[in-house]
Amino acid sequence: MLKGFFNVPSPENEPVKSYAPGSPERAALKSAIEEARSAKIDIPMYIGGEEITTEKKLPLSPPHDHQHLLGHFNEGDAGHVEQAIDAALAAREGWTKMSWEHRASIFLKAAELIAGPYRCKINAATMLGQSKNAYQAEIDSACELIDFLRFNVSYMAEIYKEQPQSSPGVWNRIEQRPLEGFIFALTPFNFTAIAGNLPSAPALMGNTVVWKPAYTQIYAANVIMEVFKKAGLPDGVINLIYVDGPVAGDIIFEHPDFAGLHFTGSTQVFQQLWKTIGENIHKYKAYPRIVGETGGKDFIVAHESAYPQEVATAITRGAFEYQGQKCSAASRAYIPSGMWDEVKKYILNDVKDINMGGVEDFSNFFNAVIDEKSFNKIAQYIDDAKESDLVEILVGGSYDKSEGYFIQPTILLTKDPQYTTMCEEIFGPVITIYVYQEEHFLETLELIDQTSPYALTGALFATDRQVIEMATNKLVNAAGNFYINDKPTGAVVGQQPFGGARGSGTNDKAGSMINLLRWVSPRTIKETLVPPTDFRYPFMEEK
Ligand SMILES: NC(=O)c1ccc[n+]([C@@H]2O[C@H](COP(=O)([O-])OP(=O)(O)OC[C@H]3O[C@@H](n4cnc5c(N)ncnc54)[C@H](O)[C@@H]3O)[C@@H](O)[C@H]2O)c1
Ligand SMILES: N[C@@H](CCC=O)C(=O)O
Repeated sequence: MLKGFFNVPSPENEPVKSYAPGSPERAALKSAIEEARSAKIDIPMYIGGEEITTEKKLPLSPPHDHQHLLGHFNEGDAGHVEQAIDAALAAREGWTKMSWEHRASIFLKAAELIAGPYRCKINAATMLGQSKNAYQAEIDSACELIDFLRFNVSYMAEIYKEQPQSSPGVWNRIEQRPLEGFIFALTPFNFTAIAGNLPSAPALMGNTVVWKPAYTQIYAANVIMEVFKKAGLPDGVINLIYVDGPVAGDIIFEHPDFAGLHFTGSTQVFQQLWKTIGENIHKYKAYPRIVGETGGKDFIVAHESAYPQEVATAITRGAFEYQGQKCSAASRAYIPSGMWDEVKKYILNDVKDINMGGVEDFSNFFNAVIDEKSFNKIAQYIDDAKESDLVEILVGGSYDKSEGYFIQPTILLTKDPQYTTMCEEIFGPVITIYVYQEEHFLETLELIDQTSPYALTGALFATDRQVIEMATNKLVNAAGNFYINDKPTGAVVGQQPFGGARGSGTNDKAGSMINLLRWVSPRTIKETLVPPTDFRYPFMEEK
């Protein structure tokens, strides 16, 4: 039991290591990659205290080298979903009773383990399993995950500190209860940090969790679980299962103790899940919390007062880092006619210097897309563009899946601002550019606002302050994360709380107090110190 008002360590963003030639971290990472490539691991599910293996062993391979076997994971079935729910419910009582500082300590320790002894292992797993280069893995699986863990502990303490006023003779208190039931964390392939945050944020607030990652992220998810266990997370608090999404959903969304969904993934899947939850609403003990961060059609708009080279660099980085597979990736750009020739010169120059290949070769900026399904979908958008009179392929446009799922960084130029690739999320290295007449800047802002159902990220490039003010106001609902003279990707925990609105999600800002508040149900306690003993009001006269 708590015997003091404890202050938690003040969080700071984890410094990004450079992995520059000759650095010790580069040598350590290279040897972790080598070790992981040859280990051939057999990855179990984790339910309660058990490591579960099954007859169904599915292969894991690097997307950039799909013939190489990293190992297998053990796929589960409906029975494992039931077991994971039972384990989460069984662990609930012990976990909710544990004092918050001990919960905090476990996740602070997890952060330290990732910052130190597990850094290379989790980065190597992310690089190989999700085809991220060393820098992209470092900012994700090391730094962002560490930041989520440390900052969330500090936000939790702030939430607990927030207490109501008390009038004389009364003591009012607010107690932040975990939700009554279990949480379902459903995580995407593209960020190891998100995979770690979605189960750990509700767990930190005292909940127990069933966690199902994307199959294409299991290789690094296994390292996250290893870290949580090593940090002392009690059995059953987070249960990690590898089950087909709909199989898990069919059981979880029917369960009376289902208390919340923490989802990141595509808009289409989220809407389907919300609908199912809505249809089952009468079956639950309480209204489940639904938190979902989903797709984007993120924009860059340049005003004629912007610097062309800054715009070009934002396009190259924003569209092509991690092969455009960030929900925040720039995938449509609006460039004023007077600036286009110069911007074009710079981006063509940039793209020709982008090396593509495996993550093991540190000269590659660009690696493979996640899997064959994604490869085929992106290739189809490119093929359609090749057939269309409305689009010109400015650069890229070729692809090859013989060794890995490689798609060249591709820039499309369209004369139709409503062309498909200006509106739909592609989730790959394809950006479409529309050149507008520079006197039509205002109309272009309206176009940007109305072109897609999403509102995740967007970037404005301008130097004219009045224009910056006007455009920031005009685009108020077009993006949950709005950047001025910066690319629309790379939000940092504690600095740019992340999430979008409209079709892009519930905007509960991952890695913020707003998000953590969704995983508690406050109870107000009023204690009267000396209760009244007479029901009559003081103004009443005796009869
Ligand atoms: N807004 C954000 O913060 C953010 C961050 C990262 C990714 N994303 C989005 O995620 C998407 C890419 O990730 P993805 O391809 O892994 O997403 P996805 O929607 O295909 O999958 C997300 C998770 O849902 C599961 N799933 C899929 N169908 C399901 C079903 N019918 N029932 C239950 N579970 C199901 C998947 O197995 C996975 O674990 C993109 O749309 C991207 O924009 C958004
Ligand atoms: N938070 C990340 C995006 C996460 C989605 O994929 C960024 O800001 O680039």
